Amino acid sequence: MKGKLIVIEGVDGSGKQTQSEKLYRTLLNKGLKVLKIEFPDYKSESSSLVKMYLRGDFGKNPDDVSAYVASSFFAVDRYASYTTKWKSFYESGGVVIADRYTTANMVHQASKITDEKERDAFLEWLAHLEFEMYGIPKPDLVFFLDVPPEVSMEITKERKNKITGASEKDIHEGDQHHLDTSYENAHYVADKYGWTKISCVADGKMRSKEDIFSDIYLETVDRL
Ligand SMILES: Nc1ncnc2c1ncn2[C@@H]1O[C@H](COP(=O)(O)OP(=O)(O)O)[C@@H](O)[C@H]1O
Ligand SMILES: Cc1cn([C@H]2C[C@H](O)[C@@H](COP(=O)(O)OP(=O)(O)O)O2)c(=O)[nH]c1=O
Repeated sequence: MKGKLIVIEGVDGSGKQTQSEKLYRTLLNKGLKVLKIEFPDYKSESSSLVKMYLRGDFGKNPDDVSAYVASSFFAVDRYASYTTKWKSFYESGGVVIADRYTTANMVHQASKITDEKERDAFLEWLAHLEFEMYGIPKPDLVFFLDVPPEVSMEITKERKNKITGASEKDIHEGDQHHLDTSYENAHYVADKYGWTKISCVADGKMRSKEDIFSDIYLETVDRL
């Protein structure tokens, strides 16, 4: 019996970790068989190439590495996580909550491609790579946490680098052009693939964590 896969997606600092943890705790308290996963899987060796990419070993600008090449690093990391950590849980009917997924490649890598036809071709290639070739499951429900870059940047300003623990930013976070185009492209893919958009900002300010979560929870209950 196939399980359910719920993905929380959004640009850097949009509240994915906060909201995926809340959803996990709430469903656990309701007695559901639930597991939380996150990507990149920084604690696993499978994220080695992702770490090299994000710290700039292949080029200091996100555009130095093509959407195709960079996506393949993240896809391998997901394959390793799926196969070794949650395949059997999912296949026995569990509910899996993912903080980022293939959807992050759709947001952050597709944003490197400006021509719409070429971007669509990339998105098709990506779906084939991750869902067919690597055989990881397709999400049942994707939430896009809509936080414009000017607000998310305020949130991430003081944040430590997740890989090194130091204050330098990864090559995505440190690149204003990448942050802007990723946000714009996130709306494009969210509309194209029917993701559920959650407006996290009202009157220029973040809504409260609880307020945002109530939208996510209502939609989840409706769709589970
Ligand atoms: N609705 C909110 N209002 C204010 N601060 C928030 C909100 N949601 C998350 N945060 C804070 O913003 C920071 C980034 O949140 P996080 O959940 O780690 O985002 P992400 O996983 O998308 O990078 C954290 O310090 C978190 O506590
Ligand atoms: C999981 C994943 C992340 N990314 C990008 C998104 C982020 O800019 C960067 C690092 O991810 P992450 O550490 O989740 O960033 P944050 O916590 O700041 O939201 O990698 C991809 O391009 N593809 C992927 O499949």
